Amino acid sequence: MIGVFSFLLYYKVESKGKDGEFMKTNHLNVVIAGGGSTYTPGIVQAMISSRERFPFSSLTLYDIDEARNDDMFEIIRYMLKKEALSNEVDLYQTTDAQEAFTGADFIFSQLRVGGMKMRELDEKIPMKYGLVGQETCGLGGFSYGLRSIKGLLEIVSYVDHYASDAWLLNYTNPETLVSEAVRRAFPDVKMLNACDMTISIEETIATNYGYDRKNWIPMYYGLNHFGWYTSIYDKSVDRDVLPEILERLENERLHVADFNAGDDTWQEAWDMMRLMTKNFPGYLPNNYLEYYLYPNRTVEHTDPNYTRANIVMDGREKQTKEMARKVREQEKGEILDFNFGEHGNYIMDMAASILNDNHDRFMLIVPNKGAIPNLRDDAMVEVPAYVGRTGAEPISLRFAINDFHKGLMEAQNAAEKLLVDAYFEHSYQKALQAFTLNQTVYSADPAKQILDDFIKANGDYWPELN
Ligand SMILES: NC(=O)c1ccc[n+]([C@@H]2O[C@H](COP(=O)([O-])OP(=O)(O)OC[C@H]3O[C@@H](n4cnc5c(N)ncnc54)[C@H](O)[C@@H]3O)[C@@H](O)[C@H]2O)c1
Ligand SMILES: O=P(O)(O)OC[C@H]1O[C@H](O[C@H]2[C@H](O)[C@@H](O)[C@@H](O)O[C@@H]2CO)[C@H](O)[C@@H](O)[C@@H]1O
Ligand SMILES: [Mn+2]
Repeated sequence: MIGVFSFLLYYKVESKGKDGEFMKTNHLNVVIAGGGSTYTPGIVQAMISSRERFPFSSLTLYDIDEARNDDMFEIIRYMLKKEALSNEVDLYQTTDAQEAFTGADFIFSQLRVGGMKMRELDEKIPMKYGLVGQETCGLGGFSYGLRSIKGLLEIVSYVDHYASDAWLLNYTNPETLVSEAVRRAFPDVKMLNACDMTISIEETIATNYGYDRKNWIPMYYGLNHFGWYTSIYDKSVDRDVLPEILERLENERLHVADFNAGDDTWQEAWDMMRLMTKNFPGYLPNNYLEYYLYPNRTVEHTDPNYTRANIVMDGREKQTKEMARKVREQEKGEILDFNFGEHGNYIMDMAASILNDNHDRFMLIVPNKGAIPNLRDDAMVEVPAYVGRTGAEPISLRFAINDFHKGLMEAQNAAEKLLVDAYFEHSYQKALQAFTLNQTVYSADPAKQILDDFIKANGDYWPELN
């Protein structure tokens, strides 16, 4: 009887998808690309809590690093068992793309091409020349970008080949660069590019100042990790609360929310955000703008021998390995040790919004196409978008952005476009132009030295540049 019931349920809930095929809305097959990522447990936790609105019955971890994937497989198997879901969810791990992607309905993508060891070089090489060294911003972000484009395009080609009706939710960084490359190479792929930073900013502000961000309708524009809030309409009081938030930021320190508790890097980021709102009032900036507006301060405050990559390797990465060890050795007591705040929920909210055609609102990275009226149409911008069965419906701002923001964005966007050109055209000259134009760089001299160092450091991770 139960078998017949689930058979009926399975067929009843289908509805038409992209190519006239029926989109499955039950018994979903989910693949996590970059399965060995430290973010996987947080995402699976959110998936488990979302089973009613996102009924998945298989989960495949796909990674090129078998050992990392196997550690994560053990952790996730333990989590499913703890939640009494071992019989409800089939868990797989594989390094074989065909095996992973065939039959997939949703793919969550979180690669870090080159791993933390390469991130460390992204951060340390620019620092040698007195420039910002950061994961996604500045020249470190460009170095990561050229590695990441290659890795992500590979994933998109697998999806295109083995699961062309599946939805790909990507948060592999650096988001603007990888989404620009995908826009060029696979314009029709069913993909959302999203970053959790705006959610984290909102959550941090809301918990500090006593709001519930679920009541908020934020207005925001920019490039990824490079944007500004212009208003935050709060439905519970029916007004824009951004002016009062900005006033509070002037006088009150913003403390890290519990999901970043004890993380001094994030405390410094919030302090820098307050400096930006003081010097450039009227807008709430994305914290990442500190690297472009105050590169000198970043360099002064960063230990060139112990950067964020070292903090993450000694923290989150060790913690994950420790979890895997404890599971394998069947230790008793509390084994799971992670807290990524809204990260996993954000992804699940998006997936559920597609599946159930909710038209919930998210900040997404999309081709501009008039969303920001006075910016080039083919820029990849981050703006609010409604998400449903047919994907993202970005809003149009219906106002022109100011010259300060526009100037910053245009220069950064041109630099990013040039870097993606360099990737596809194998052009050293375009890469050098991109590096020189990057908003954290004051001279073509260090741009060239750093580019040359990065070519050596990245080896085959990068395309050949001639
Ligand atoms: N957009 C956002 O808001 C957001 C938030 C958090 C993390 N991220 C991004 O998520 C990614 C993962 O971060 P992390 O700190 O967990 O990194 P991580 O190094 O812990 O995990 C990444 C995994 O990707 C795997 N991988 C690398 N290249 C691959 C390839 N070509 N194919 C398949 N797997 C591959 C690695 O083996 C590793 O297991 C990064 O790109 C990070 O920047 C984005
Ligand atoms: O330096 P890392 O690897 O710890 O973080 C870099 C990422 O930072 C942002 O993500 C935050 C996220 O916003 C917050 O909710 C919480 O989960 O911490 C994350 C960092 O650990 C950013 O949006 C990502 O793009 C960065 O990769
Ligand atoms: Mn991000």
